[in-house]
Amino acid sequence: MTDFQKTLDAIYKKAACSDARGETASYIPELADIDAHKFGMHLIDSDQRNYSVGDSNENFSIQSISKVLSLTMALGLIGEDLWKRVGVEPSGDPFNHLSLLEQENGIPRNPLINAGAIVVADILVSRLKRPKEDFLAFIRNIANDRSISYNERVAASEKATGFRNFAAAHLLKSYGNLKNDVDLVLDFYFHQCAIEMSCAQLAKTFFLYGNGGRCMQGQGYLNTHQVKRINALMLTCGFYDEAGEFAFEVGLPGKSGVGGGIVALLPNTFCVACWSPGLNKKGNSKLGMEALEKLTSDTGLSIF
Ligand SMILES: NC(=O)CC[C@H](N)C(=O)O
Repeated sequence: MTDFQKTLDAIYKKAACSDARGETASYIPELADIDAHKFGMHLIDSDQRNYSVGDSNENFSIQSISKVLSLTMALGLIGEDLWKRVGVEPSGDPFNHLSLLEQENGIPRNPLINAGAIVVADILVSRLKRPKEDFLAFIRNIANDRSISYNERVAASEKATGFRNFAAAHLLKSYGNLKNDVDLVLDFYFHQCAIEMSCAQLAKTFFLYGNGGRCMQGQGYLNTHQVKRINALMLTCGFYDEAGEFAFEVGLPGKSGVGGGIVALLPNTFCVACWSPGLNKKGNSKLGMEALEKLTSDTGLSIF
C-alpha cells in the first residue's frame, strides 16, 4: 500500500530547500505580496484518509481553480446546452489571450481559459437569483464547510486592474455570447476567483471529481458522464499552454490558479491540493508542478 505521508514528507523536504520558487502574480496587486516561501499540500485517499504537510491549513486565493466549480454548477443548471456557447479544445495559448476568440467568432475554446469562464459566469448570473451568495453556498455544501468565503480585497484588486478580462467580456458581448451587463458578469467572475481555501479544503472540495461526481458526504453533483468530461477538460485545458507539460510530467487531471494553488486527482485513488505562491512563466505554481511530478513518479500513481 502507498505510504502517502512518507511521500508528502519527502516532497516537503525537497521543496523547503528550493530557492527557485518563481514569482507571485503581480498583475493582481493584492496577490503580489504573498510570501513565496509558503508551501502546503493535502491529500485525501479514496478511503477518505487525510495526509498533509506544511502550510496545508492556510488560506490562499483559488483564482482559476474556481472555473471548474463554476462549470460544475452551470452544467447542473443548463446541461449540454452549455457546449453551444463554449468549446472543449485546448487553446495552446495563455489563459488571458484573446486572439482565438476573435478568430472563432466569440466562442471560447474551452471553459477553463478566462474567456470561457466568463461565459460560464454569464450563465450563472442569468440563472441564479443571488449569484454570488448562491455560488458560495454551492461550494460550502460540497466542502461541508461554512468558513469558505470571498476575499473582497482580492476581488476589488482584480477589478481595478483586470483590463484583459474587461476586453474579453466586451469582445464576447460584441459576438452576442454574453447576455448580461459586462460589469455584472465580471463582478461575479472576480469574486469567484477571489474565493479563499486551504489545501485541505480544496482537496475536500475536489474529491467529487475522483469519486464519480459524489462529494465526501455522499451527495451527487455530477453524473459519471459529466465527471468524465470535466476530468478530460482539466487534463487537456487545466494548465493552458502548459497542459501538455503537466500531462507529460504529472499525468493527472488537474487545475491551477495564479494564487499558486494546484489541485489534481487520480479517479478512485486520491485527490491532492498543493500551494506554493511562486509561479513559472506560464502562470502555474513552480514548486506545485514539481511537487506533483514527484508525487506521481515516486508512487507510480497516474492515469497513464
Ligand atoms: N490563471 C488564473 O488563475 C487567472 C485568474 C485571474 N482571476 C484572471 O482572470 O486573470
